[in-house]
Amino acid sequence: MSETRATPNEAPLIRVSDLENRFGRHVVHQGLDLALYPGEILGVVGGSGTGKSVLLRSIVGLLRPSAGRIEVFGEDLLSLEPQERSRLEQRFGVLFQRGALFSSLTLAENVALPLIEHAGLPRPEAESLARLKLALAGLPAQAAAQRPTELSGGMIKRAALARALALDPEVLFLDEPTAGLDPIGAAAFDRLLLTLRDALGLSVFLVTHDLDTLYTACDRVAVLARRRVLVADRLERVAATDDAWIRDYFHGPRGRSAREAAHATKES
Ligand SMILES: Nc1ncnc2c1ncn2[C@@H]1O[C@H](COP(=O)(O)OP(=O)(O)OP(=O)(O)O)[C@@H](O)[C@H]1O
Repeated sequence: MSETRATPNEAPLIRVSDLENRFGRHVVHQGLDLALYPGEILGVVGGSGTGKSVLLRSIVGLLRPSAGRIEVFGEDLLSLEPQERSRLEQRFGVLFQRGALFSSLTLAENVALPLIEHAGLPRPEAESLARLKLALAGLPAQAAAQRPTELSGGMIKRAALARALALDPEVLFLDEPTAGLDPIGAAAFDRLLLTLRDALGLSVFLVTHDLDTLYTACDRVAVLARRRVLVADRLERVAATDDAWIRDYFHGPRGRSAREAAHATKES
């Protein structure tokens, strides 16, 4: 296994071992190992179709892997009864690629839904808690009464994040959260993630193509290639790995400019 632990004294919150995912004859993952440690933001990158979303869906329980083991908070996820699984899965917050808010509901109603359905809160309490979550995600108070169609892409992402945070998750899963945002909106979202990690002690599993996000927000980066995690480590070590995809990705023009921008921000 090429994965290297960045925080060697802590037990991982999630450990994926020898994972296999196949669709018919198409093998997406084979012998895949990966861990997520408490309080870290782990960026998951890889070429298109390498199975980043499939990996996320396997961990959050939306897809049953063909083989392997997924330990979550010390429990073997795949051998649990459905009720036990759902108890564990409620400790996750998930933000999918396309946001998935209900367009007929206001933002407060959207965020209140999981609080009513899963936590059993009465509607008024759920909606006032939802307003707090929307504020936590950086939205102004008036956004609570608006519907998704009235909002910019950046505000919708924040609302979807607020919904993912509704049940006070310990681990947040984000599938390309900055896709479709302009660079300023994307940078603001990255800063928000860092704030949430620090303020709430969240651990974050973040699928991304965004090099700026890797440089500014991620504590470690995992690269998916050839059906497994090729390397998972601090960014500078990952970028130094001798592999053609990694070289092209991190040392091409976009990789260079992301690195320079991150250094300039740190120095200013
Ligand atoms: N339900 C499914 N049935 C069949 N094939 C699937 C299914 N879900 C995913 N796949 C296949 O698994 C492979 C990995 O898909 P996945 O969406 O995880 O890739 P990805 O790395 O997230 O890609 P991208 O960066 O383009 O979003 C793809 O070839 C995809 O077609």
